[in-house]
Amino acid sequence: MKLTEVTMRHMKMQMKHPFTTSFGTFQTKEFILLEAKEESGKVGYGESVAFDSPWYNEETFKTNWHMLEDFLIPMLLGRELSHPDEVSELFSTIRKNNMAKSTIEGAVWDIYAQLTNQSLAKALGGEKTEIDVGISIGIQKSVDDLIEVVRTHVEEGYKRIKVKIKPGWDVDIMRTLRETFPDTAIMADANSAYRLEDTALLKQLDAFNLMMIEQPLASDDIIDHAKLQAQLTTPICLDESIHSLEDARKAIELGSTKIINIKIGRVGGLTEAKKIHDFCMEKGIPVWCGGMLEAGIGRVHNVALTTLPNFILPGDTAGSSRYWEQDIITPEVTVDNGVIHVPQQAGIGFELNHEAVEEFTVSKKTYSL
Ligand SMILES: O=C(O)CCC(=O)c1ccccc1C(=O)O
Ligand SMILES: [Mg+2]
Repeated sequence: MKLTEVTMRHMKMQMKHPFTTSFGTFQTKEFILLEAKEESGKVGYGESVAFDSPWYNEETFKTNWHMLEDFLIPMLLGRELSHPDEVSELFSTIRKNNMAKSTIEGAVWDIYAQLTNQSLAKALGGEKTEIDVGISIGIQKSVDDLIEVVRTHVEEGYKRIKVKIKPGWDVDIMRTLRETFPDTAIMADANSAYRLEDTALLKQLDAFNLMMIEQPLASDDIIDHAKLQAQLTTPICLDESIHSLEDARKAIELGSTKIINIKIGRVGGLTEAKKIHDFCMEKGIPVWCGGMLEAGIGRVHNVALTTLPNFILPGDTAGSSRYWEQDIITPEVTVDNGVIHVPQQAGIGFELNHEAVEEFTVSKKTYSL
């Protein structure tokens, strides 16, 4: 396998509804869509999940563009690869910038699946043919709005409802949700909005039988999370704090997390995501696939990864229409009563919608040998 040409597109898409977290609101999604050509003529795609502002982590689509253009694409163009696992090994000489690395690594996995004539899910070792899906709901203007949005998605069949919390939008709304939806699987995601001093407040959430609380404390912490977990009955799930298998090992060893949210971009690609999955399975730690408000390519990579056996809990892999009027793939990803049926064709099993891609392209650049 040898890449001969790579094209990066700066994409810009409007979300159907604004999405608000404890750190800010998303309305427009700017990202990189990467197309890699292999010497046989096969084409693979990757999507950068970095946002336009460094709120979730330090990367942005522009830092990703720089890393890809000046370092990562030159490292891969013309280089003979026998397996996609070699990509992360090559990139290990470059620190962090995981979302940039993951963008092109995903395209190499796509090409590898096509060349070996198997679905991306199969190539990763996944066997599920359908996956359970949850949905992540942003902070709303009022409690009534929140209840209506949650009701709509419960009725659509989503298998678990995650709601964003922040100081002032936490214990009361979770209590109301639990009272209104007594039998629904509910969890909260704080995106690092609290500190250890908030333990007494966070302990109040134990009364609501939540599946888990995601990333309550600092994005770079695993020590205080262990102290907090020792005082909570609700399991903590780490998101922002986990960038690698090593991070996962340390957090599990310390007792900082009982569940892990795996995001392909945050951990530097599918190879590392799979390693974390395998390690967690060995340790009896369930995982689920997080989301970054992806367009179609990122979304179908998430779906493929979720077919691995230890993705026991429903992920944030809602259908295309939850985010976009028009996605960039065809068919779009659809959720059928809380389930996505995983395509079995070679590669990602979806085509790019070239018309939509052109419509949302701000600029593009091609790099060749
Ligand atoms: O629906 C999705 O793609 C996941 C939405 C979500 O929760 C999220 C969205 C943007 C940034 C961070 C997060 C998160 O999981 O913390
Ligand atoms: Mg999260």
